[in-house]
Amino acid sequence: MQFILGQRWVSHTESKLGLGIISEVNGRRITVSFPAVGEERTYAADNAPLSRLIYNEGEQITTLDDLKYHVTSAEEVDGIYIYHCEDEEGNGATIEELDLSCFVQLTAPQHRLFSGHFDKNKAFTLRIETLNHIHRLQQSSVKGLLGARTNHLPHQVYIANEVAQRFAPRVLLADEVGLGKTIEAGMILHYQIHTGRAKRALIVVPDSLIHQWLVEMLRRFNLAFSIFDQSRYDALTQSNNDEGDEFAVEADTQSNPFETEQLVLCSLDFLTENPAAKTHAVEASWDLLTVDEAHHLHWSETEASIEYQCVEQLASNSAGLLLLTATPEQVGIESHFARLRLLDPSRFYDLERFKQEEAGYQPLNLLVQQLVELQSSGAPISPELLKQLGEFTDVSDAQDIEGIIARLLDQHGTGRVLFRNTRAAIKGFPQRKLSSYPLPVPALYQNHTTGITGLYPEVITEADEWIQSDPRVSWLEAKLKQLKSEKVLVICANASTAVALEQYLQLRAGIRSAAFYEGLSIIERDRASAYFAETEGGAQTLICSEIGSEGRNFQFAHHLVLFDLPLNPDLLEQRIGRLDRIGQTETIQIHVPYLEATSQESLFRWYHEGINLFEQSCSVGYSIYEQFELELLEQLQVNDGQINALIADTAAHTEKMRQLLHEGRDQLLELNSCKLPQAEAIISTIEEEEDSPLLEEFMMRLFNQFGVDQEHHSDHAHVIRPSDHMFTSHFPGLKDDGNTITFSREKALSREDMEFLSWEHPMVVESMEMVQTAELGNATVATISVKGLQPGTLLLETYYTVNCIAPKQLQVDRFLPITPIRVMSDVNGRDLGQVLPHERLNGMCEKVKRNTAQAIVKQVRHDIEKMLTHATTVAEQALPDILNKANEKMMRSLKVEVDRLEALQAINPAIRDEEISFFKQQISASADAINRSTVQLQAIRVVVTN
Ligand SMILES: Nc1ncnc2c1ncn2[C@@H]1O[C@H](COP(=O)(O)OP(=O)(O)OP(=O)(O)O)[C@@H](O)[C@H]1O
Repeated sequence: MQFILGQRWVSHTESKLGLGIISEVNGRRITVSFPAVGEERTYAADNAPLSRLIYNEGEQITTLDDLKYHVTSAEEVDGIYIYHCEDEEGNGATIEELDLSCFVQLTAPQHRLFSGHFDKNKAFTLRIETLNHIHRLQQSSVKGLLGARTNHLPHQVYIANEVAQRFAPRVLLADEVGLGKTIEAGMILHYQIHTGRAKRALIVVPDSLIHQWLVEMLRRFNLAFSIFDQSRYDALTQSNNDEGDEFAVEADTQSNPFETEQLVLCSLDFLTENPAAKTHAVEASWDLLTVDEAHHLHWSETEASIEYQCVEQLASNSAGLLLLTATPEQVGIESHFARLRLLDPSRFYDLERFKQEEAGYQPLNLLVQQLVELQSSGAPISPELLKQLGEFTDVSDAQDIEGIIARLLDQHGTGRVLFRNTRAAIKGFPQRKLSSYPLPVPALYQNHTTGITGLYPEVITEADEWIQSDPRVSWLEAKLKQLKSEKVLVICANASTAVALEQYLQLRAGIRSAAFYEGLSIIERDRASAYFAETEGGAQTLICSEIGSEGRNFQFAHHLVLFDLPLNPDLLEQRIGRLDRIGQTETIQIHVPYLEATSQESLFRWYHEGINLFEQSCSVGYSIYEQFELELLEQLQVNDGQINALIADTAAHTEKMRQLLHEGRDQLLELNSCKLPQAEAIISTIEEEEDSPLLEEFMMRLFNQFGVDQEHHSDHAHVIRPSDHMFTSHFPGLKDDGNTITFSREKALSREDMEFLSWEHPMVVESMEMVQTAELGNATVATISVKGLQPGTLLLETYYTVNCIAPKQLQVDRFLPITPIRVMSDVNGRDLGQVLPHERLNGMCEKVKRNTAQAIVKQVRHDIEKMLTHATTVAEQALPDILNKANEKMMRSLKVEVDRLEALQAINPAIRDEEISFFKQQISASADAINRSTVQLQAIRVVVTN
């Protein structure tokens, strides 16, 4: 293929892009702009899924100004076509291909039919089957939720379904540690990208989690993110500079490395340490920004951390935002409020007001509970309750209890933006068992037994010395030897402690170990944790500094040693969460060695007896800590054994807080974070779709049709390979050396090497698009024998789809699916749709030799043209009804957003009018696009009786 600027090409894989223009040819890469949808694509020149659009004599073309002409002749000048044309009045015109409309009809079955390019009947039926599947899937209630290589867990599926359907969702995913926030974010990303709601996504995570995120997104959701780090950024900026020396400076400022990829993964440190990269990342603007471990974003009324400021800038230039943290209040209510403000500045605009609201959740919860009960009993709301509710929200429709609950949660709780599931609500998690080991203080530490120093005395001591005399070291060595066949995760607060410990265990005690700390590069850290994960010959223990306490998956281990304790309950929860997470199969053994009669013992007792934090997770650990911080620090400092009173106070306060939370905020959150019956209904629909044999059968037919070789592997699993009789040079996702695929999620969960093919796997999606967009099966001829019909009777079966070309961000297909319209008639325009349904006709059709078929078509061309005109009229008659329904659906969906913002604006003047008018514009732009839709002929089958 030779690409020249200004040529017009059509995408095989993305039919909705319209007619593209080659806008850049750069060595082995070409860029095509698609003005109809305002998008651009860059392809490798030798493998671009594109077809050149060239018109022949007699064909109709449409110009940019929507003028129509017939081509009288065409010539190619320097690789660009020039069409000599006439309009209906016979006026001549010369039109360059650059002036062609971007909204052209791209497939022309009738052209192929009349020029003798037929397909076999099988290809025709495959085409119709494909159209029907696309239509069915566009309307599926579980669209976007299929195809994740995960177990179906109700709390995750519920959140994904709830959040992903929103336009540009902005939420805080705050499930307790290890309940699968990464998976929830992946499900939301998959949904948004699959449905076209998002195209550009940026994920920002701590350095140590880059690899884990990369793997989870690819392995579970087929989302291939590109890692951006300093070296990649430098290479991209450098290559910009190298492109044409004289423009070097200009190129550097003009082209943005973050715009070279759609799905980008990078670390927060990389952005905060490199202002130029941060500016580029912000300017690149994203449809969906995801920030993991968002508790690092500190903010107070007087000071915002550099991390907060960075995410604030990114968030203000991103349509959607997912913030993830298991410990939303880790650094206090101010930061929690500030993160909510990032999500919805109009809803969270005043800290004081937010604090008051938090305090008032109890009465609100009582009201919501009453409504929930009424909802299940079916009883109406009493006038008295209605009056109370009226003080909180609009209750004009007292029948709509669900609507009232939703409004209460939206307008008064953090419900709409904050999702938090707890172990208590989910159940099925293993137990945590604590073992503590009081040890004598060595002489070396005699002067370091109190305060913070007493917690980490080794830090101020030479490694050689403390390793020798700290009894925790010999205890650890003995414990590891005792647990010889078990994996043991060890966490300590400081990197220097981790390094010294690991060296000792490895070199002196002969224990297979690895260290994981901030001084290692990302690759070294990944290598260390992979070594720990290996079942045979891997490390028995991984010694982590505090960075290992975040985000990582170590649930294959069942023993956790807390070599010291952090001075923050949320950090302690994070540490335990490495093992206490989905996938943990056994009771978690938590081992805590401490030095007797030192601040270590006091802190251990305070956590254990005051908050019971080792054996039970506690969502308000940090606020309890804040409450007792000064007293606790004092006790640690004096360390005179008088901590009992503080422990008793803490325990009483913890109990009260747990109770309050249970009655107030947590219940509201839980109510909002997982509605079990809905989640179960969604899961059962997903599983019905997965259990159906339709996909496997369909894909097998598709592989056959395209010449992809298949070999049975095992139940619902196959090996597919390119063959030397391939129908196209490019079959989506097919590797040169083949792929092992399975249609069973169960199998895919246990077999990493297999690709899990679902209706939403890129191979399936793109090959269906390829069928829809390309010509395959769009024209065929067949014969049938029907009693009562004269031999030689001509019948025509046509399929039309509704063609709506609109910018992708409007996502019009959620309201207006392609809607195949079948018209089956004879020469007299008699409707035979009922008498000869498609499936029945398929069974009756017999092959016709190509020569015979060409002769038939030539002979009856005039009749076919007449029948086609009639069929188009019939299809067009069906259109207004379809468009009306689409408009109604669109109005219903977008109007809810307008109403919600208007209701919020009534109590919150910070909501800007522009926010409301944004949705109003969406309504009018969508209506315009819907009303401009036309019917598009997709396939013709000429049938002759014999
Ligand atoms: N639905 C699922 N099916 C299979 N595995 C899952 C599922 N959900 C989560 N997991 C696994 O459970 C572990 C915890 O999930 P994830 O990392 O998403 O939790 P998290 O809430 O982000 O944790 P943290 O709070 O530590 O950041 C991971 O190993 C993940 O792969």
